[in-house]
Amino acid sequence: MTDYQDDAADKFQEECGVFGIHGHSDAATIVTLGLHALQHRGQEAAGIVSCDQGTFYAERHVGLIGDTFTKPSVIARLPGNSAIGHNRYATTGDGGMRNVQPFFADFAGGGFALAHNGNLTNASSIMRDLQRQGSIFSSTSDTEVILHLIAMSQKTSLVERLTDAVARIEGAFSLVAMSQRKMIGCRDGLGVRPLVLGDLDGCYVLASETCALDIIGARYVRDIKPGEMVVITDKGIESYFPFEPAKSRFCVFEYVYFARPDSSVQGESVYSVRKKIGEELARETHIDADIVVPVPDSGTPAAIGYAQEAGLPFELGIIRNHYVGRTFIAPTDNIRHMGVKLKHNANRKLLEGKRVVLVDDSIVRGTTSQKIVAMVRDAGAAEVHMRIASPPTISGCYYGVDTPEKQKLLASRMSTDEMADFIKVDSLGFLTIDGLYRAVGEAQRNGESPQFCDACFTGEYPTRLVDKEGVDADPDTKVRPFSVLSEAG
Ligand SMILES: O=P(O)(O)OC[C@H]1O[C@H](OP(=O)(O)OP(=O)(O)O)[C@H](O)[C@@H]1O
Ligand SMILES: NC(=O)CC[C@H](N)C(=O)O
Ligand code: SF4
Ligand SMILES: [Mg+2]
Repeated sequence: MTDYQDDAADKFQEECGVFGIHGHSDAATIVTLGLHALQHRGQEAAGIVSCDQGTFYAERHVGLIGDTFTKPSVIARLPGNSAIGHNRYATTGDGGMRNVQPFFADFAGGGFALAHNGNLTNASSIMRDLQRQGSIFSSTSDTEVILHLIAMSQKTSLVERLTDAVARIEGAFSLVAMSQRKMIGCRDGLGVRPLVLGDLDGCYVLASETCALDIIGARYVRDIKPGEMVVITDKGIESYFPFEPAKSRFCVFEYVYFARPDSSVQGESVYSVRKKIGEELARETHIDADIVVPVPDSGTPAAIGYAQEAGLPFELGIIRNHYVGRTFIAPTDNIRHMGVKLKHNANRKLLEGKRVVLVDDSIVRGTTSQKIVAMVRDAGAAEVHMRIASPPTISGCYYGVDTPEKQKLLASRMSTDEMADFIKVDSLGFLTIDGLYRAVGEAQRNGESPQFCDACFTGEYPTRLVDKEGVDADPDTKVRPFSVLSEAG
């Protein structure tokens, strides 16, 4: 891990993106484009598996999709009319090559490729059980347990075997899978992670977000429903519901931060939800000020909503350098300690003498806010008021988002006033949980049966956390899957 990544590892990191197309002559190229549109969901590694007349071809590489898959020679090694792909941000297992997806297995009934967005909460427990029965795992990823469970199923058809497998796993999973003749999409019963169905020239497409349909000009058909499995063949699409009916608990943080603003989730434009979040925030945390300034890019839509509701000018008081990626390697310690200045810079002339409302989507460790506030003050702002477009983040995520340990979350160990002192602002305000629910179209949070997963704000997890708690498992399973083999990234 580089120094810069070390710094980034303390934040909420993206998750993963999945994409697939069935029956198109340019399948691998289309998957490359889809994964490019989903690059914000994972930058550690990318992979594509294609299928050509029963033979599978795989390319998996560490890095961005554009680092490898834009080369014609790579696409030429991925022939066939169907292909699936994955952008990874690891949440279980290390970042080494053995964990890069899609995974592939040769079952008795034929080849099978699998791409997973989400994180299983009982994978270590299942892995340990299977190892005791003789299974040999070739990765440390939670996703691999799904392949073993399919292999061990006593059922005959692939769909039934996959149904057996997903019945055993808990947590969050949006899956895109492919066999010789089928492409399969499946969401966990709570629908924690997104998955949408599209159509390109009569070919079905599965993707994490609608922005990946837009890039190839595909038509949005619908969201895959929580607990739904769709099976796509040359004959069309069939839908199954293999789980017990459960109420949807979609990740509310997808609206706050993860999803791209030009995507729609469950029919709602992410951009318009973020603007509504900003409007709620302005109503809940009003302060007299001269300008509203977003912390780009993630704070921008909420800042627009805030400014419009507050009747204040929206100004770009902080400029972002788009060429600083997560793989930026700071050459010396001195440079590294400049931290966020690599990415953001104050627009001095604009900020001088102004009472500034800064809007960001979240505070995780508080390092970004500390540095941004110091920068804005240094540029001559008269007052700095920080407004956060989500409630305080108090708990970690076990559903596919890499979060720092609870003790490192600023809001889990400080009150709002203490946090204001820590980041050195004149005032600090967070959106309330009900304000967030109003922005996503609900009257308020239903405390008995919450409409979304909001565990990072409330600590109320919608599933058991078997691996974490060691529930009905031995103490060994409390730890993440590990290996005695240390593998470089
Ligand atoms: O409190 P902290 O630990 O500093 O983390 C919070 C910040 O991290 C994220 O931004 P990030 O810079 O990671 O990425 P972005 O460019 O997608 O907003 C988030 O949008 C906040 O701005
Ligand atoms: N963030 C994700 O969705 C990651 C998928 C899977 N759990 C992995 O670690 O590779
Ligand atoms: S814990 Fe937070 S980030 Fe994780 S799925 Fe729930 S709402 Fe989303
Ligand atoms: Mg940010």
